[in-house]
Amino acid sequence: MTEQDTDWIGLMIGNSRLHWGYFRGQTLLACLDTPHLREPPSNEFLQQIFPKLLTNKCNCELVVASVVPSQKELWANYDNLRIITLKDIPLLDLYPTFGIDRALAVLGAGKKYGFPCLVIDAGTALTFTGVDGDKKLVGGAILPGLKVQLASLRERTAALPEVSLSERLPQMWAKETAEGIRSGIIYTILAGIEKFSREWLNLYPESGIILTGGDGDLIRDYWQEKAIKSLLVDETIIFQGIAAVKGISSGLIDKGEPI
Ligand SMILES: Nc1ncnc2c1ncn2[C@@H]1O[C@H](COP(=O)(O)OP(=O)(O)O)[C@@H](O)[C@H]1O
Ligand SMILES: CC(C)(COP(=O)(O)O)[C@@H](O)C(=O)NCCC(=O)O
Ligand SMILES: [K+]
Repeated sequence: MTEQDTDWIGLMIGNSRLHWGYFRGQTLLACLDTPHLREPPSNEFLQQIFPKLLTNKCNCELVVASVVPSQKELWANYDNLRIITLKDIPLLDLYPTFGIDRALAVLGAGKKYGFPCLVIDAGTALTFTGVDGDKKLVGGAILPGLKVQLASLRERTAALPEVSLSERLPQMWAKETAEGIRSGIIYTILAGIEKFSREWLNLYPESGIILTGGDGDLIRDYWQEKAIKSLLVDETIIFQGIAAVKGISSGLIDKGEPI
């Protein structure tokens, strides 16, 4: 069996969830999200994640990237493990504490849509990550994600309740507490996305802007309701990034070659 048709699993450990991708060679066959683990996984665990694809008990390679050290450590005894670190990422000017999820997402987005590239990841945190046409990190920004913003108001105030988000845009000028919270959080996030996108396009007019992360679809729907130019949502860019790193290490992709 060649590298091109070997099955393997990519795992991105985020702060809220585990993001799984099942690959054959460089092709992503399936992806899904699960909660964090509470204990080290059993031998059958991976089969339970991909029961249709992983039919026999095989120790297929697990390629892991993580921004949560305690969750990564639970995999220490898996015998066919590869950990991706910033050293594996073929992008320039990364700083030492840069999040590996941001690096992989922008690598994957650039591989799929071209560089320069701006990624907006609406996950636990909401991040902006921009890379130029020479694959140099231009920089980015980090703010609390939708759920974290909602939770922090409830946790740090006496009177504000737990609020869930509706599928439709809230009233901007709310006359009710829950709607006021929804309005404040959603409209400032949309304004932030608009501002960062505009600034980015001033620098790189031809760049793609890719939205990803657990709240990506929701934000795209709000965005469309405001009738602003469409935002491209892609939940698979993180896996395109993992596949690029794996392809380089197995010689399928040359590190100097355009990815
Ligand atoms: N089933 C779910 N479980 C947890 N979060 C979810 C779920 N579906 C959507 N979300 C949203 O996803 C966001 C987290 O995004 P995600 O990309 O999973 O985070 P991370 O990559 O940081 O683990 C939360 O703000 C939450 O609103
Ligand atoms: C910013 C993040 C917390 C985002 O994590 P996520 O919301 O995707 O779970 C993560 O990328 C991280 O820990 N970054 C390190 C700091 C940095 O990127 O500058
Ligand atoms: K993420």
